[in-house]
Amino acid sequence: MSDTGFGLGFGFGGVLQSALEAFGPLCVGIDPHDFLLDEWGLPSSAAGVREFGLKAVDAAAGRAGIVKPQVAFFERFGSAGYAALEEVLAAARSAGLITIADAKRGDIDTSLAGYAEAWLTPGAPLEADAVTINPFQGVGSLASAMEYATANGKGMFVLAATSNPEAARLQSARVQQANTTSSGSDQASLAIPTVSRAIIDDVSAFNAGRVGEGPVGSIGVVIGATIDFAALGVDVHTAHSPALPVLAPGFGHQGALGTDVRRLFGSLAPYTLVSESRSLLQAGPRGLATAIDARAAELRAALV
Ligand SMILES: O=c1ccn([C@@H]2O[C@H](COP(=O)(O)O)[C@@H](O)[C@H]2O)c(=O)[nH]1
Repeated sequence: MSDTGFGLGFGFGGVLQSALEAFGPLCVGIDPHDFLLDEWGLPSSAAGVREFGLKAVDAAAGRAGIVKPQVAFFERFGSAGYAALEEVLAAARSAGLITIADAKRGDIDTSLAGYAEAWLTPGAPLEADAVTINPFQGVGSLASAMEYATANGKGMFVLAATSNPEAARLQSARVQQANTTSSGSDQASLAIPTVSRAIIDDVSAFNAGRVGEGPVGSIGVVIGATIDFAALGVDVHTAHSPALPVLAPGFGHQGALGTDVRRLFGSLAPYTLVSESRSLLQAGPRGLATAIDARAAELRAALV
């Protein structure tokens, strides 16, 4: 179970709900790009990403509820980078922050189980509260990992409609099966969902099928704030039960405005995490806490 201090009821969904109530939707990305390490006066090395991550955690603690370390920037330094990431995750969790490891793992179910064990086992070296997951091998391949996550009070965010423009061609494609059945040969009444929509529906169905799930699901989706919602078939009018957590990158550096979160995400907005990395981190080690305070307040105001 999570030791974030946000309460243990209803697993990760419950923890997330408490954090959102306490701090609002800001999720502080910890992305030690080389240009940022340079601006922060740190070396491009495992020691540099470690110090960067720990300073980011210090700045976020008590100001935001959630941090999202980008695993790629630690992984490039091999085992020393992973050791740095372990320290950053542990420091964040001890500071009461919810940790989302942005690792984008995906594989056949038996191998994915290994990733779930690595990131979502209480007491594991890389323990996080949630991990990002790539469903390219089918949402069905995620079933055991989703069960593992929820059994451990953990969460997952499944890529559904990503913020990068190159993704739309694939993610707006239509899947073969219809979400609704037609009577007789009336093909026109078939509602063929997009890939994005099908992933969102499958994740939502998993949450709905879990006995004892609270008002907020423990498995969420990634929906970029920069996407064309209509082209990708992402419905922001219908509410999900339980509520569907959304991790939303694309704010800040990628162009979307946090103040637009309600307009963009509609019914999903109350459980949408506004993820920003570069736009906050460029404030530097001395300015980061102030930047987080300001953005967190701005987002809370936007959701009133
Ligand atoms: O669709 C996606 C999924 C993940 N990301 C990640 O979020 C951050 C965004 O960083 P910014 O500096 O705020 O642009 C980064 O770690 C990405 O890998 C995403 O951008 N889009």
